[in-house]
Amino acid sequence: IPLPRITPIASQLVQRRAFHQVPRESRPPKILITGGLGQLGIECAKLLRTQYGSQNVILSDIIKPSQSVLENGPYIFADILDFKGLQKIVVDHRIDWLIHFSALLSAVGEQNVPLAVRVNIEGVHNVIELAKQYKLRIFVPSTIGAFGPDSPRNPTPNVTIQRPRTIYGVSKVHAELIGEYYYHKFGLDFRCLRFPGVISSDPPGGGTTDYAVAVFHEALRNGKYTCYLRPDTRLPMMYIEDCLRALLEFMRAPNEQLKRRVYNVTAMSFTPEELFAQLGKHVPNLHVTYKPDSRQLIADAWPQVFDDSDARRDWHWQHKYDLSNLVDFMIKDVQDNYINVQPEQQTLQI
Ligand SMILES: NC(=O)C1=CN([C@@H]2O[C@H](COP(=O)(O)OP(=O)(O)OC[C@H]3O[C@@H](n4cnc5c(N)ncnc54)[C@H](O)[C@@H]3O)[C@@H](O)[C@H]2O)C=CC1
Ligand SMILES: CC(=O)[C@H](N)C(=O)O
Repeated sequence: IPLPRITPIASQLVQRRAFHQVPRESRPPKILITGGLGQLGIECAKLLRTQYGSQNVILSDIIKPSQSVLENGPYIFADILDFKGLQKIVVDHRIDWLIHFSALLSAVGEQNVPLAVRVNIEGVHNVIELAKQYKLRIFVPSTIGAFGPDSPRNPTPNVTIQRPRTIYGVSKVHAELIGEYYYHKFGLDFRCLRFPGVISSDPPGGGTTDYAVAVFHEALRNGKYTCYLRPDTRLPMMYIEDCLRALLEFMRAPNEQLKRRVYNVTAMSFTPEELFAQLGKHVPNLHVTYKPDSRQLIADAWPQVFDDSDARRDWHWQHKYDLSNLVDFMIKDVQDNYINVQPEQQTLQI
């Protein structure tokens, strides 16, 4: 007696079609980036396009792109909550890799918990299921925010207690676990890096580590900054170039090299006063005041020093930027991209 056909028809069709396709290994991957107009997405697309060709990397988001984004390569509208819409994009563009950046970050997540649940949890359900159906390699970033007050903070190992107290953290632990589950259950090629605060000249999306970007803009424009964290709040951080290189190297790492699906990565740890002291060498009259707000409570429960030795051992992760060259590069980035440009291009608001 034949077994009941439990595979959904759509998935059978997908598999049949895949039979006639050129093997993925013989062509560059086609990559979809969701939430691509945030702090990480645009720079990520630029890096991946240098590696795989402009037309092979599609940026997507629900917001209107700038002219320079449109000139850089393909951009499409994609709402992470619209499963069928995502399905159509994956099919029409023959996507192989999905880089899932859509999220509400830690501070804005606390301002709108129901929306954070939808975007960060339902959104992950959609992309994970899609990746399973169409056999995509999927990258979902996690964060230092996936740890909480019960976790060891200095250092925070790869595997330890995770009891975050923000909806952002809870949603990221959920993403890690469901991704690992799909890997074990269905063989999904799920990959996840826990990033520290990422520092670039582009506007951050409303997180707890945003001060480390905002201070460069305020210092270089006005020579002063009011910091919402206490001066001694130590957090792990990373320059964007290191962050995106980690992502690319991890995505390219052969499966056999990976001992786990979720890795801590980091580059440095510093406090606001250490960052401002380094920045003060370039902006001698920098005037800083401190006015801690609700983000202090979030930071107080996060790792201070991140242990990424597993990533360094398994796929040879190495950072390039420390505090001193981070500051040098950030000053140049902010000046080139925001200060020394036409007024209509100066859109940063933090
Ligand atoms: N920036 C950082 O310091 C860190 C970021 N990450 C993770 O990296 C990823 C990207 O972070 P960022 O670029 O900084 O975030 P961001 O907040 O700058 O960008 C997120 C993007 O998601 C989009 N989005 C929101 N709702 C959506 C929806 N319904 N459908 C499609 N897109 C939607 C937004 O329009 C926005 O462009 C996030 O998952 C974040 O958790 C992890 C650790 C550190
Ligand atoms: C570290 C992060 O995940 C992000 N920058 C945030 O502060 O929410």
